[in-house]
Amino acid sequence: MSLKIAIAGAGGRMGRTLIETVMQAEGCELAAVLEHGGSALLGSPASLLAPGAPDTLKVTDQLTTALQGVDVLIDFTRPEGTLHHLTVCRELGVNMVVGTTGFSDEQKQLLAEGGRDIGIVFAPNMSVGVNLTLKLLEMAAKVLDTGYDIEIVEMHHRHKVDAPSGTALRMGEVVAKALGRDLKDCAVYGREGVTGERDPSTIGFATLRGGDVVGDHTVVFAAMGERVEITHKASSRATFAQGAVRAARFLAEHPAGLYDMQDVLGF
Ligand SMILES: NC(=O)C1=CN([C@@H]2O[C@H](COP(=O)(O)OP(=O)(O)OC[C@H]3O[C@@H](n4cnc5c(N)ncnc54)[C@H](OP(=O)(O)O)[C@@H]3O)[C@@H](O)[C@H]2O)C=CC1
Ligand SMILES: O=C(O)C1=N[C@H](C(=O)O)C[C@H](O)C1
Repeated sequence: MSLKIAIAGAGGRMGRTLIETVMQAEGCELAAVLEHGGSALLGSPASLLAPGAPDTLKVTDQLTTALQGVDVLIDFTRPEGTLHHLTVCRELGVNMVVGTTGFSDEQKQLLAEGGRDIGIVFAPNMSVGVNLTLKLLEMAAKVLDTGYDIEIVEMHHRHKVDAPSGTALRMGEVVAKALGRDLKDCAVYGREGVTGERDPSTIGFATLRGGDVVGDHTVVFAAMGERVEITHKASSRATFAQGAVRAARFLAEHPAGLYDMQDVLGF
């Protein structure tokens, strides 16, 4: 039996890439393509969003109808959209893969509660490379624990609406935890004016936006006399979409709960 997958935010950059990826994925079936109620794409055929997708499948905002019989909803939208989808998925018992970023702590708590009823994979970055990088960062932070200033630099395309990226924040959380710190207490988001000398206990973030950059992240560990830089560069959104489909397959074999990509990849 094929895994029936619905895509939310189907007309977006990730939505279109996900449609292509699901169409090519063995044992997967594109079951629904969703957009919000104000979208100009409502009623359009899926083939308009990605070559090879069926003409018969139309973009819809009718969640309850479209999600009947669906196994998993893959959601790369906006926090408010994801939380609306979560409510319906909990009612219908449809699992979710959530790649959306920019959630507040309260919104993240709602996702965690959703894991009581359905399986949810929630990760700010679904590429294998970034998830490996998170492991490398944990190791680096434990070794470079004294005398190294930590700065996180990320660059994304001009259309990105949240900053710093969800991935940069997760990198900061991983490094802070490895050092026995809480990111909430030590993060510095940008600097301007007479800032004074750098506080060694801080983790700094710098955000660049421009052009069509898919997603670049560098964590710098800078000491007197040397500097270690750990970088990941995504050059195609397919890497995120393939991770999302892997997460969808994972959920089909696991009970309800909140998972992340580290669980999916077995790290
Ligand atoms: N976890 C990961 O691996 C990755 C995560 N992301 C994250 O995924 C999200 C989407 O990125 P991207 O595809 O580039 O963004 P886009 O803006 O291209 O796509 C978002 C889609 O969601 C739709 N949308 C907007 N608001 C709502 C809503 N309230 N309800 C339902 N749908 C809505 C948009 O419609 P409209 O255009 O009409 O507003 C659009 O079709 C971002 O948060 C991004 O950071 C991105 C890449 C990888
Ligand atoms: O908006 C994007 O494009 C991306 N967002 C994610 C993030 O905020 O970390 C992941 C990826 O870097 C692309």
